[in-house]
Amino acid sequence: MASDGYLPLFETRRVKGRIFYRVFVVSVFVCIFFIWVYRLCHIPNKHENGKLLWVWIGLFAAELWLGFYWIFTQSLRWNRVRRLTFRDRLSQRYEDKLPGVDIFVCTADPKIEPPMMVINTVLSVMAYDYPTDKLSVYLSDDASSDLTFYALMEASHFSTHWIPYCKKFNVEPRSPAAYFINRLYEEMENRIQTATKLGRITEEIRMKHKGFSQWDSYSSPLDHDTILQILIDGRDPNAVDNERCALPTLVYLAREKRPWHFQNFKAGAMNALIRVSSKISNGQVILNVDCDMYSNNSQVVRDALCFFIDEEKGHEVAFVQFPQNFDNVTKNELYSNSSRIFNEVELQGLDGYGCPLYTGSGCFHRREILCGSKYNKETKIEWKSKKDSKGEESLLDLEETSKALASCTYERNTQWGKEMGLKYGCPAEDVVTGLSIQSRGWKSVYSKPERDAFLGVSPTTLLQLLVQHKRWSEGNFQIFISKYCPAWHAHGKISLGFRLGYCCYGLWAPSCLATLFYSVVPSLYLLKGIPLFPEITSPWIIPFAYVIFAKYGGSLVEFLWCGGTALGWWNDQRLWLYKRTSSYLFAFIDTILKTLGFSESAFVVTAKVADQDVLERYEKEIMEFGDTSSMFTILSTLALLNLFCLIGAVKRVIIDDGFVKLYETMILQILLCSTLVLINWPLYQGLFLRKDNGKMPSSLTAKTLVLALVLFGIEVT
Ligand SMILES: O=c1ccn([C@@H]2O[C@H](COP(=O)(O)OP(=O)(O)O[C@H]3O[C@H](CO)[C@@H](O)[C@H](O)[C@H]3O)[C@@H](O)[C@H]2O)c(=O)[nH]1
Ligand SMILES: [Mn+2]
Repeated sequence: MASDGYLPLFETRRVKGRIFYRVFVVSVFVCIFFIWVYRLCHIPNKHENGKLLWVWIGLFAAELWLGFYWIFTQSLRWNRVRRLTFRDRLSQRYEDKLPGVDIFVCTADPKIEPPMMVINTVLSVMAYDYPTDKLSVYLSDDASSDLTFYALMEASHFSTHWIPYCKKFNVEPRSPAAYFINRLYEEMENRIQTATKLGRITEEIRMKHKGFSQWDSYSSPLDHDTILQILIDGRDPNAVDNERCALPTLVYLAREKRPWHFQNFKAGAMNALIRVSSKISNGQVILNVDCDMYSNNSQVVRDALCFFIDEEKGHEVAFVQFPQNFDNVTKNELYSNSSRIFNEVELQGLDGYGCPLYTGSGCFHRREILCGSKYNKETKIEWKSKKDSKGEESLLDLEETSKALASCTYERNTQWGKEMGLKYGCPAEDVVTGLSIQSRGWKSVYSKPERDAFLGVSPTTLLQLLVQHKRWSEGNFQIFISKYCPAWHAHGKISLGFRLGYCCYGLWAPSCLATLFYSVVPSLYLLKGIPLFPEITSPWIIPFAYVIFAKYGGSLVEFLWCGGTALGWWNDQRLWLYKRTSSYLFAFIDTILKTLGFSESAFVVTAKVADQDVLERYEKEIMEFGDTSSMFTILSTLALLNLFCLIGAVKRVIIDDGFVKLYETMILQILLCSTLVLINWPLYQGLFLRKDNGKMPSSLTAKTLVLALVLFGIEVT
């Protein structure tokens, strides 16, 4: 409580156990330092073995890199905080002055983002516990699909039953599919599914809504006029639910698309939404959710407002990010796809510096700031509970004037995509936009309520996950080498801890090099019988042993602490390796090509549906391959190379050296190589042992066998 008796709307608490943790960190760092010293003190003689000298230099570089990386990861843990909100105080003081909130839902492809899923998300946010006359929901459809439009039209009718029902019985979650299935819902689902299966809208449905006529002049998803339809007009006194309460405004938007116009993916869609909504409802607060991320907690809008409206600190908060949770993660997180550590630890660490990242879905923004305003201590925010009613236009006029705001040419010679709205040109449009807001002096907040705020669909195949991480690591590396990188940008405005912490994400892509080196070279030298690490009797083994033990022990404890399973942790380690040796490698190469002007980065939308047999394997936690992607070629070749090295080493033990000698001189290489083989077990199964459709295609197996044998042959001879 502040001294003048003022009760804040939120509170910030430090996470406990920091002293113990900091001592631990320092002890590990001392040992990392000794590892570097070991490398420098044992440089091999150039004249005896020139190649070994290069290997030594490579190892030193990799260990320097990994050591620094470790420091970056720790700065994300150094200063963690938790936030607590007081919604009751918010209602007591501000219930009749609450600002308008505009919610943007984005979709891009009705095949991999089915209309049924999209409208469940829409319905869940329409039913937030918030005055409905201040709530407006916008669906941006980058596929401009009349099927999605039809589903939204059905949803607008269904909402007249659903919203009062939710409020009366205090339903949670408010996605009808996730909550329960009732007759009305089933009927609506049947109608939508029938249309979706048919793949087009029948004449009978077409007659039901004039909005469909906008598809008359339509030629393809990439070439059409703006399609905009206000399905529920919040200003209309007749727009009420079946209990005669006002309904939230509901708008469908497919921005104009032309083959000659680059559409800027989700950032482009968001900016069109910002403009269109400013005309229609102009809520001071904007929430964006992806079409799969339904609201799982109806109080979240109020939580976010506690941060924005707080009289003491609210004026500096630009955005409030909620965690992205998923309702399709299996018990042991086969693809490490729950973002557990990011949500439970790292974002809290960033929050400690006042700078959690903007990570897209589940983030509330103040409109003004998203549109480019600079921070100024003096300015007080004026929260407006009503839109300034500048002359009430008729619905038709309003639709027409709003349409113009979503045209391709609107942004020409403007600051949109640069100083205004979401930034263009980066596959991580969210992160770069957030960083630029922070560099203008604003703060952000990470809010993680007890009950998960949003639940979405995370990738259900290995390839999808690797492609998603390629996009993220590429985006973050582009940011790292741009002027938005916090490591060198905005001096004086952001803290050192955040600068270091951000490097963790910014340097994902180039960290492929150190990992590749470490997962190949020591194994090959094991095969050759040349030690690269201290012997077991040497005191230099101690720092290595301590770092390995502390790093992996520490991360296991952290993972279990955050509610994961031991097997989940093991899977997480595997994915750590796979991402670094495939996604990050490709992201690294593509970023360099892009910088040199050879390629453009794209946005590959993650599929939210999968075939039945793929899903069955996913639920049984069997890894899905079934594709000839070059990402898999690299992973398999690395796995086979390590297997050959281990077999070679075993042969050497049996035929000549004997176990004791090898064990004494090369314990760490044995450990590293056998761990790599162990962790790659699902790959060997996929390559040689499995028969189902999810195994590696035989052509890929053959190709990687040849590749691995050639590489192996070159080294042996
Ligand atoms: O041209 C496009 C491409 C995508 N999207 C939408 O963008 C959202 C995110 O796409 P998805 O394939 O689900 O990507 P994810 O990797 O799951 O998304 C994370 O990462 C993105 C940035 O890489 C952020 O934009 C997201 O908010 C964040 O949840 C989805 O709703 C899409 O419909 C569009 O609207 N237009
Ligand atoms: Mn997604």
